[in-house]
Amino acid sequence: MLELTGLTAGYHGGTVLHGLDLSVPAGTVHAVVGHNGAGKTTLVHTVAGLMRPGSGTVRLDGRDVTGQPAHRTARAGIGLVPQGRRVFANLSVAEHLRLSYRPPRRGDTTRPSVWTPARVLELLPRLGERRNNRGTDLSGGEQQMLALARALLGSPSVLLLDEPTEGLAPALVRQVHELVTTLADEGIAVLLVSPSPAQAAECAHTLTVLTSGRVGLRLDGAEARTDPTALHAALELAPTPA
Ligand SMILES: Nc1ncnc2c1ncn2[C@@H]1O[C@H](COP(=O)(O)OP(=O)(O)OP(=O)(O)O)[C@@H](O)[C@H]1O
Repeated sequence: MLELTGLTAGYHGGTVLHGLDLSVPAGTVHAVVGHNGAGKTTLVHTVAGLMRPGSGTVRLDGRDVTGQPAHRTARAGIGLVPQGRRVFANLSVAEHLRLSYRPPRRGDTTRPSVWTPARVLELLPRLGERRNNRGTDLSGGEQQMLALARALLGSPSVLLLDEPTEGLAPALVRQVHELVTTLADEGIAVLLVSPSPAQAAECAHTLTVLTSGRVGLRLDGAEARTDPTALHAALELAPTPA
């Protein structure tokens, strides 16, 4: 369970997140949508420990991890799939997997499941076929799978996915959402940042519309799927033609 309370963050004295409350129970997907500049990446970076919050708390299964640096939050069980994937150009898929593998400490029973490179390749067989290819030789979809694989190899309790479907073809977008659902079914708490409310609603249990760093709207995923009117209104989108 990821719990954010009163989270405030920003840059150079300016505030981007204004006292955000948000929770992601284990085994669920909480999607955060919002326009460019709403603060979605700032939120992810603050939770992952890449930025320090001005105030508020970040709790992982009840443990306070607020303001801890990224290597500590990763060790505590927060996995990050960053926007833009950030795979290493000159490392092969196999090298990425080997270097990213961080089994939980002995006796740590908090993780929903333990991910080894072999298990990750069962979930993402395409990476096995490309195991000797370098980062730059991979397609966008393959790079996205590799970024996800790297995060899974820390056996996370929480996964932060920052626009994982950016630039992917519709069939791959569906595949990413199916993977997200599979991972939540495993017991992982997934925070999914998406620029597309329709895509996010496909797999989210809960949706938050972030509006200038505040909760503009929060609604149930099933509600958003059956009647997206409120979601569209919060994002000031034109209704989709019937
Ligand atoms: N490194 C930075 N230094 C200063 N301001 C920043 C920095 N990164 C982001 N900002 C500003 O913070 C605000 C929120 O940006 P953020 O990247 O969190 O938004 P976002 O919702 O993720 O948008 P996008 O969909 O474009 O990625 C924007 O006004 C942005 O210009």
